[in-house]
Amino acid sequence: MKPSALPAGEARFLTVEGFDHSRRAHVWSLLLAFLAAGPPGPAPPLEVFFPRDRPYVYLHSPSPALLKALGAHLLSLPAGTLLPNFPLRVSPSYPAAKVPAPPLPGPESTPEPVPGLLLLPSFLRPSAASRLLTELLTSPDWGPPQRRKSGGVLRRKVVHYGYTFDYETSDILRDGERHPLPPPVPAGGAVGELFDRVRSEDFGPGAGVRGGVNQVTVNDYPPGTGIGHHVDTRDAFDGCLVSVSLGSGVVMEFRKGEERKYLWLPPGSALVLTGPARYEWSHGIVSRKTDAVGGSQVARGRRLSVTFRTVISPPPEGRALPAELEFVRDFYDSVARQWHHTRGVRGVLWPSVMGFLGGLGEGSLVADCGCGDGKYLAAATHFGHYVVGSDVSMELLKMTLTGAKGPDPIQQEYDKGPFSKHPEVVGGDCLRLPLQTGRFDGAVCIAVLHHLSSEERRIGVLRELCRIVRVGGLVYVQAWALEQDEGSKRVFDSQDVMVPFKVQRKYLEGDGEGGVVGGEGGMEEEGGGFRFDRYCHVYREGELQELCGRVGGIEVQDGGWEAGNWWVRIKRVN
Ligand SMILES: O=C(O)CCC(=O)C(=O)O
Ligand SMILES: [Fe+2]
Repeated sequence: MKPSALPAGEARFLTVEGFDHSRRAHVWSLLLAFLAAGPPGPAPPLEVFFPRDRPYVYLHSPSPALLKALGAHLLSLPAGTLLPNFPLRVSPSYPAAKVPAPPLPGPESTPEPVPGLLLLPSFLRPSAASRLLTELLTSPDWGPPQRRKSGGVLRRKVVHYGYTFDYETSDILRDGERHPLPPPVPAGGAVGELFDRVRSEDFGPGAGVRGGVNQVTVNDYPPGTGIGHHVDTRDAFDGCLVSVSLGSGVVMEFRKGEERKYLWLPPGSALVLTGPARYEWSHGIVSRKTDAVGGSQVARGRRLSVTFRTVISPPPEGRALPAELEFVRDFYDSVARQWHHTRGVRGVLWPSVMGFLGGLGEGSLVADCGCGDGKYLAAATHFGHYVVGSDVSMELLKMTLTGAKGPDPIQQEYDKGPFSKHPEVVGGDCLRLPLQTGRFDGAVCIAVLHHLSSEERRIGVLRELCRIVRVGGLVYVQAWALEQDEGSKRVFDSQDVMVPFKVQRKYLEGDGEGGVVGGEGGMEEEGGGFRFDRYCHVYREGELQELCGRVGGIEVQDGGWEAGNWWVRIKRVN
């Protein structure tokens, strides 16, 4: 993952990662030593900017030569120069390149079309297109300008029907109580007729009949404006998008890695994106005054597009069942302090988890979903990874901030460093992880899946874990086994069980900081302390593999039994 050399080009900024903010002084001394070793005479200016509490630094200089030499020098330093096991990573930022004029496309499609893209050039007759355009331009539904994620407002105007798409969060607003519902998709009129037609038209293999379409977005682009490159939000919309062009035509650009394709969308055309064109290629419209079409430059006029999409309904299992709320969430919130004392502080790390983490390439981005008190955060950083923990119990997450102070040498090393004071942790439910799709190299989910109270929810968690890793990324899942060995203090006589946990009074009341936190789910006073019950579904042999078989797009690579738990290693294959 670590580049051995900077890519060619004149960088304006370098971002350097691979240390933590307690080592700023060391970073300064590295930079000063580098400047002192340079040629005699005044060195070109170098600006150094440490964002607050972040483990990276931005370096800026008007001299590209200085940045290039500095970048090469930093890259040549051995791993561990600033932080044990950590290589320094250097990423250059280049000045925005001038947008090259797109090659002249044919009017209908590129010579090598994007797979999964279908263009129907004369989807609407000119008379139908102009009736639709007039209806939209005079519609009372245009709302105020939309705010975008990066700040500011969109230059194009937008109307949504059916569901509102929120450009700040790149998601659909589903909650009619907090957000005013958008107008329903019009029945009748030119928009309604088009909606009915899109819902009944067969768009061919991969797209089929779009009967489930339930959301319409109308974009009004002033001449010369475009839309930034994007893939329509995967978690909000299904696998087929249909966009009808009105008014002016435009060249749309498609990108996949370094590849570029350009497509002229004539007025009255319908563009259908499925499969790779929908998911693997991004699409966008460059802001420019003219487009190259059929050998000449055509001035861009005002263009409207009407996009039809299907909002994926939130999974029915998205809401926690009462048993899980009381006997899992409240349980962990209530017992967090003693849990930490008997788990994180003891610092017992399972060999199969360590094997998984050690097998990921150094510098991997790893998610620990259901990280609890953060027992494995130290292990992940020990292997040179970047790790983000998430858990539904905020009380357990708070324990990650106190440091585990366990006897495990890896944990102790970690506790000395400032990462333990600033772990990257986030509150979140493992059925809707607040983590980006396809972003992680690996994910672990340890002792979580046995707390989900229905098969749909268990499969939902597996899907979420596979969603956040990239194609080729690996997921490790471990959960309690029905089959316990002879010496185990647990004997399960059924798969759905309540497992008691004893909490001493001092952890609940003790020093004034304690107190019962969160709920008091399932608490009973017992023998000078309290007994809390937690709900568990313990897995029989092969059950994890069966659930994985229903996820799709993944491959179970390995699995086994370890100390009363079943585990599987999964690879995301598409
Ligand atoms: O204007 C278009 O044809 C495409 C609009 C689009 O990509 C979108 O709204 O996601
Ligand atoms: Fe789009």
